[in-house]
Amino acid sequence: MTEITLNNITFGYNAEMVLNNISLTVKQGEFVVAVGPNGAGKSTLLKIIAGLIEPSAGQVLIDNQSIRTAARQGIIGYVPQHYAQNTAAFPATVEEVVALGLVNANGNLKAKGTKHIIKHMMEMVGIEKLKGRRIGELSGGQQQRVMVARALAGNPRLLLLDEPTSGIDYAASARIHELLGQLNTTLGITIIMVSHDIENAIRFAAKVACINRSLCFFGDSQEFHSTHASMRHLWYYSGYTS
Ligand SMILES: Nc1ncnc2c1ncn2[C@@H]1O[C@H](COP(=O)(O)OP(=O)(O)OP(=O)(O)O)[C@@H](O)[C@H]1O
Repeated sequence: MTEITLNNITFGYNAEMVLNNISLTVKQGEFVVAVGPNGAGKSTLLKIIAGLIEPSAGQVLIDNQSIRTAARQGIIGYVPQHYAQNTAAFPATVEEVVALGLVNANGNLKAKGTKHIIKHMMEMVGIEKLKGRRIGELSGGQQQRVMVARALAGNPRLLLLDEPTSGIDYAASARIHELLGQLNTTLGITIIMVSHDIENAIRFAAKVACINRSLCFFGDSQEFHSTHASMRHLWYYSGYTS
């Protein structure tokens, strides 16, 4: 069971207030997509859920435990924004990058049977044929699959992804979203993903958290799609922020 509760999360970088009093609960096995305009605070919120940033006020609870305890237990897999692109020049093979996901917070290998786990994760995301290739030689979509496999290798119960499809084409984005949908249903992993590709995301994510410094909407993705179309239109086609 992995339930994430945000209680009145507030945060600012120096004087700039970025997140204002955000409260929500993500239940075990839910797939939530966080949407909103540029600079709305989505990445910041994801970093707070991952335990990388301390909120100025409020708390994150994972299964009623503090985020620090959850992070120590290694139950969180986090794929940061632009991570694949940033590591592309790293002279490592796909297999080696996935293996990094088995290194725990203390810098030790997390589990026995590592070769088997790495193979299994590569198969799961469909990159086994690429295992000997340098990460920098792959397409953006292939690199993102490697990053998902790396996060999965740590056997997370909660997967956090920050724009995993940024910079890749619509068809590749659709395939990554589909993969995440499959992982969510087959493994029961709770997923929170920031995405600008709402159309693809809501095909697989049952819930939407719409953030614009505060929480504008949290609920069923189809409801968001039908009732908030005009709001989405404003954001994405005129650069509107409130
Ligand atoms: N490390 C930082 N130091 C200072 N300000 C920051 C930092 N990171 C982000 N910000 C600011 O906080 C605000 C929210 O940024 P954040 O990256 O969380 O938004 P976002 O919703 O993820 O945006 P995008 O969709 O463009 O990625 C922005 O105004 C940004 O400039």
